Amino acid sequence: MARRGSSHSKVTITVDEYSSNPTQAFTHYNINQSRFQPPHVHMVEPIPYDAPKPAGHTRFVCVSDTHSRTDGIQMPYGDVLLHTGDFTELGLPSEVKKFNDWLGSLPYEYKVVIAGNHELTFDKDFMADLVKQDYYRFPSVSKLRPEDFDNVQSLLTNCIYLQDSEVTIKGFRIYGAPWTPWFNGWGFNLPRGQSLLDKWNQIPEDIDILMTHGPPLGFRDWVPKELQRVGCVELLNTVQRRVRPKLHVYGGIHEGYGLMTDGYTTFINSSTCTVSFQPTNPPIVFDLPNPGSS
Ligand SMILES: Nc1nc2c(ncn2[C@@H]2O[C@H](COP(=O)(O)O)[C@@H](O)[C@H]2O)c(=O)[nH]1
Ligand SMILES: [Mn+2]
Ligand SMILES: [Mn+2]
Repeated sequence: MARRGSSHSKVTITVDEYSSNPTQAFTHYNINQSRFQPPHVHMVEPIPYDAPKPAGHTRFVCVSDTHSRTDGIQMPYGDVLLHTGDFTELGLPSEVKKFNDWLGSLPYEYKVVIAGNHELTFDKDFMADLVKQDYYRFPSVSKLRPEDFDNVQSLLTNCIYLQDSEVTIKGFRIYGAPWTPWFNGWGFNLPRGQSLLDKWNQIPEDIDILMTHGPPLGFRDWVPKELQRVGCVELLNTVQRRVRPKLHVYGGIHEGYGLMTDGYTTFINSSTCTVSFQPTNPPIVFDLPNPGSS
């Protein structure tokens, strides 16, 4: 699961023996390692919007899974907006333009965005396969000409778009990745295990804020209608044993909206839409001390 190399202290994550069954993984690690138990692991109350920002801090505003339903979302004060994917329903260029216009109307100094499984046109491999496979599944996407979506990322002029890449903002190293465990064959879906681990292995150490579309195992990843945990086991091991960011932000599982901590990393599932795709979960704000300030 995690090995420390001999010459340097770099930790290597390997595929977990419970990788393919996150519900079983959760039960096993909870019983045998108390891995998801208090006092370290617990829920966190969100900061009220009117709480003053402490001196020497940056305020992050987290949203996710807005699914082209941004009208009416009340956006709080903050410095940096983080959107962790599913900003559209299908990744149609018209939806991306509308989302970009919304971003342009917001006052934050920086806006950082990743894609989710609904941003089909952002996933080049998915689009290449679409014509060969299930033409009628996404008719409006299949109708697009390559020139309509080849540069779809360039429509996001009002934010920094991350895809297996990082940016440093106000001294914070922020890394973003769109991948989620395979579920119904959407964009950026990969099998659990080595395929996803290969993506997580691209995340550098010393990242302060990790943005993914989906949750890690055990932290706001419960799907009540199926009585299942669906978070990625390799993502959890990568976050807790190798990267150790101060903040891990995601969405993906709309029912998991809320905050938790493991005593070191704060985990925020900021899904704006509920499971019935109503955009009623408020944006979550989080303050972090600026790097280098004491
Ligand atoms: N059992 C699983 N359910 C999942 C998974 N990923 C998503 N979901 C469910 O769908 C909704 C909406 O997700 P979206 O990507 O279509 O916006 C989510 O809230 C879950 O209820 C999964 O991997 N396994
Ligand atoms: Mn979603
Ligand atoms: Mn999603």
